[in-house]
Amino acid sequence: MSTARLIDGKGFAEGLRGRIADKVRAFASETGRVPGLAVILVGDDPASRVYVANKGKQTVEVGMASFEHRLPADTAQNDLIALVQRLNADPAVDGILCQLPLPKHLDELAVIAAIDPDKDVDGLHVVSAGRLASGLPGLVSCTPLGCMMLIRDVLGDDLSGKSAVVIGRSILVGKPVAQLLLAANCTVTIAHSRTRDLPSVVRGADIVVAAVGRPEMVKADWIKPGATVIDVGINRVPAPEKGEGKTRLVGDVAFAECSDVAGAITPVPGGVGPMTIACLLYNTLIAAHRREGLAEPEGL
Ligand SMILES: Nc1nc(=O)c2c([nH]1)NC[C@@H]1CN(c3ccc(C(=O)N[C@@H](CCC(=O)O)C(=O)O)cc3)C=[N+]21
Repeated sequence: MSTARLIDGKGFAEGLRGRIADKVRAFASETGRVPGLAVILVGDDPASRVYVANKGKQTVEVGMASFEHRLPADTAQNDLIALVQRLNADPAVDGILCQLPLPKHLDELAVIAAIDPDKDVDGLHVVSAGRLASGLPGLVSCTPLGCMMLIRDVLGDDLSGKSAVVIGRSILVGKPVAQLLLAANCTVTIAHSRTRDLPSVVRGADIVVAAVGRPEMVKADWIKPGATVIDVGINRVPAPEKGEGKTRLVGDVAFAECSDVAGAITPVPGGVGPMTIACLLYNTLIAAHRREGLAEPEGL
């Protein structure tokens, strides 16, 4: 029987967007402008198109300005960098996001490196990573930020002394979420594909963050009873029970069985995913306040 609290990321993200909308109104009356988010999409991958359209819609819903730049799949590196530089210089733009992955002929690292770190709302620039590791104010990637908000919603603000295991060491999620847990005074273990006896490592954790991209890898007997389980994985797998050629989304955690052991757990979909876009808006709001020299909004 499922005993875990279901962590409603979708609902939390909706609430967060409502609070952001209030802060956007206050920002507008203070500065006479609204925060602006520029999103660059190169090529026409259908999944990326849907995702970028969704971001644009939510940006406008919270009262921010959305600037979408769609470039053809054969865009030259120079032209893409030139666009980033124009957005860096544009005073109406507080945040810049270049949708990844880029077409193969483009150099992702060079494009990210061209973004002004103070507008790096994806938190992917090496300066953003360095600021996070050094404990300096900066912008933190959206998915890790969303994970922390959900963890604090379950466990409260004081995570001091908790044991946290992060499975995965990517630049996008694993490393930054580990940094944030460390900054919150957790004892952090970063596990990965070479970790020996992963189940027993995970069994020690009060907080588990799974970000490996392997469908339903984390099993019930890995989970310490009562642990908080955050599933970052979004894996599309075949779902023959829904019909020929159909698919469904699953996380990196075997959700049904782990729900019998965990204290709280995020579903997929409806968990961390919706938090990612809400945190993109959160970062844009923060970046706008810093750029205007205003105190950062509190109570979000
Ligand atoms: N520069 C850049 N920054 C990103 O943050 C970035 C990116 N590129 N490229 C693609 C990935 C993917 N990503 C997702 C965000 C939200 C959901 C999300 O909201 N998912 C829903 C379900 C979506 C569905 O049903 O397909 C959920 O989990 O409930 C998914 C995926 C951000 N990404």
